[in-house]
Amino acid sequence: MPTPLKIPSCQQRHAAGLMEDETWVDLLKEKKDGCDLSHACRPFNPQTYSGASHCTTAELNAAVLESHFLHRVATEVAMETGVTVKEVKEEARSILEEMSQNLQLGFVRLMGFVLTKVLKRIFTGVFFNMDGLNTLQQAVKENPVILMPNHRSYVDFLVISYILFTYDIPLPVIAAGIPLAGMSIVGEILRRSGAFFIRRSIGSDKLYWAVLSEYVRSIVRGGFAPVEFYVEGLRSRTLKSLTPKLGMMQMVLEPYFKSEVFDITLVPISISYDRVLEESLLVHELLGVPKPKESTAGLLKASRVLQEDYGSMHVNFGRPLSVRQLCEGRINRGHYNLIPRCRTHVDLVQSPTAQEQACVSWIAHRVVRLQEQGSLLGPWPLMACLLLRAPAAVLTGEGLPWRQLREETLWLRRLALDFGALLKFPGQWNNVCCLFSVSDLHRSVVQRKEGRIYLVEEERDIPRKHPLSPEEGVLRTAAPLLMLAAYQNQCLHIFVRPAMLAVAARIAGSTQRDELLAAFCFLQVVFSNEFIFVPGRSHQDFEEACSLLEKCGAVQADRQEVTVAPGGQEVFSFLQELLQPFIHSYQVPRSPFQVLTEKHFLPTVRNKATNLILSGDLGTYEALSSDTQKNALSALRRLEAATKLRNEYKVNLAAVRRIGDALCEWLDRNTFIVLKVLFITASNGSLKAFFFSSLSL
Ligand SMILES: CCCCCCCCCCCCCCCC(=O)SCCNC(=O)CCNC(=O)[C@H](O)C(C)(C)COP(=O)(O)OP(=O)(O)OC[C@H]1O[C@@H](n2cnc3c(N)ncnc32)[C@H](O)[C@@H]1OP(=O)(O)O
Ligand SMILES: O=C(CO)COP(=O)(O)O
Repeated sequence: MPTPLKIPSCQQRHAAGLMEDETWVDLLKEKKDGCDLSHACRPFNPQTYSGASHCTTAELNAAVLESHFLHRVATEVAMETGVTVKEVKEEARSILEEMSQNLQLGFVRLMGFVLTKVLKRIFTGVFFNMDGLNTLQQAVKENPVILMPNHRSYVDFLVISYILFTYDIPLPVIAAGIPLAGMSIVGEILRRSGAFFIRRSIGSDKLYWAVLSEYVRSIVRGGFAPVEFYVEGLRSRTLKSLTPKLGMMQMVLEPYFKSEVFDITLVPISISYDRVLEESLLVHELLGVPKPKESTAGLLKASRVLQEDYGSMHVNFGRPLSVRQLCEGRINRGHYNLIPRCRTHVDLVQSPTAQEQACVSWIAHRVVRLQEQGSLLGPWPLMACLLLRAPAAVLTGEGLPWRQLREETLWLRRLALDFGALLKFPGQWNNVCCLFSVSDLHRSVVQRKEGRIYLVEEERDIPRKHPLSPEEGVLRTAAPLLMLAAYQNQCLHIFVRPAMLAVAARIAGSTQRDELLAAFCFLQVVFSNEFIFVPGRSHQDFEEACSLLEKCGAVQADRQEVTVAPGGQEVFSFLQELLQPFIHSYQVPRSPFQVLTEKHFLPTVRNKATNLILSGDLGTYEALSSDTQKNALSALRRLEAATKLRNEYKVNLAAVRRIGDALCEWLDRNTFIVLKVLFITASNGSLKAFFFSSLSL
């Protein structure tokens, strides 16, 4: 058996829903010298859900197509579109063919064989928590189980199935984006390894929603296999958790809402990487380079990633959550219970109630938050935080002294521990060799020379015919900086609540609790796409921030006031600086946009941000990131200051005034804060463009 590895502090384990005596097992340890083929051919005898009846792929598909629900929807669609029900049902059949999984053990073994070789090559260790896995093993016998991992890499779903296969746990069927199905041969292998394929933007396609939701509900109801889906909807390019998508979440919970199952178990899974395989590609996407189309040829070309070292990865199976318990007091299932319990009625087409929608959103956010809390952090995310505090010019020019970085990392480690981070630092980590090995692992981002650490600039050694334009120069610096920012983001969830309190203190210019709370809540609204806040928990988040800051001695708090403690300013400044790039990025160019169409939004803002960086008016490269720009736009729409009309964004003047008035209260009280609301009148006099607010600290 692989040797278990103990991880630190039980207090942190509780925060992440980890169990007592958590042990980490290295999946690769035995396989390093073992036979890959014998692992792939191992006997596989999982114990399945006790209530499940065996069902083949064909039987499952037939049940979906013959369901009363689909018949009702097909009839409605036929009436709405003027075609026959038979034709609509034919379309439903082809949707299902495109979608459905066809899990076969032979293909899983084939994948297992290849995967063992790949994992051994690129990772020094693939760790998982054995206790979490044992609990999962038990849970799959008792209720339908939904696996909900965070999503940072294509490796995520491969490793989860690999672990379950290795430990005799039923293999999941996995919601996958449809482009993967289009990869020749590979798409079919994935389908036969458990992937079912869903279109990316379903929009208002009623028939598609009906087929997909009936398909997913049938699997959950029948408990044929655990369902795995990525609630964030895609790999996070910023390595920060993404706002959950609610479509699949709604579908997997519905059988419980409709009392078709007694309970459903949700298992949050946190996957953390020392180094992410796709780090460079994902950052370039943030900078506007189109994502390469998923193709088998592309996959083969990308095989050069196998030459690199990616350190280790950790898969943390979180504590299973009972949907029944989560929904207690939130969902009234009474109105379904009033309907006679025969198939015909249970299947009636009913939109989710407002109560259900709120509950779905709450559960989805809660799971993502638990994923964050279960993530393991090594020294590198903390080092990235500290490196990013230095201006880009310092990092590319004179560099930072090693000694300083080491001391500051020690300081930040203590703070992160106080804030409940799950840290995994190598034994002798502050030994200089250990720090060197961390930076060597990230040589695509930093390099060290003569006691200093520098940012790597892209394509430094590539001979060029023409000198770089200033704009190209900005992008060249931006790529490694955004990578560094992404690694910093891995630990941001630890600091974000205290950091928001530190910023709120600055905005409110007061030590009164109620004023701080108001400013804190305002910041939560503005940044609710950047960071995960569970709906309805603002007050608890605020209290949590106060108590964490109290714990590390940065503030003194009583019922009325929260004041910075003597000696707390260092922590406060660090936390304020942590949020500064986000605050600066939510800043708009002053020159007027003539038209703000959806298509032009990202390139226009990116160009403007590039110019601001060049002129020295903007110090943060994160403003170039398309994710940040989209989040800022969402914030404006949420604040009802910008609305989308077809493919154009329009300003709501009344909302702008309202927000402006509200912001002015703070403005008057604190001269350090400048809140600008810029809205631009197009030449025809109608308000056409856009506004942004910026907080300059
Ligand atoms: C031994 C080794 C083994 C190895 C073995 C390897 C195994 C290898 C397997 C490979 C496996 C790959 C795995 C890849 C992993 C991914 O590919 S991750 C990407 C795919 N997965 C996901 O995206 C899951 C999460 N996404 C969702 O849940 C999304 O909601 C959906 C379902 C995809 C839909 O997305 P969307 O169209 O963007 O919709 P969304 O924004 O959620 O909602 C749009 C609107 O529809 C409305 N709506 C929601 N639900 C409904 C409904 N039921 N009816 C009507 N309208 C609805 C919404 O209210 C919303 O309305 P508005 O608010 O816009 O007015
Ligand atoms: O999530 C996916 C498969 O893992 C595909 O989506 P992205 O490539 O956009 O991350």
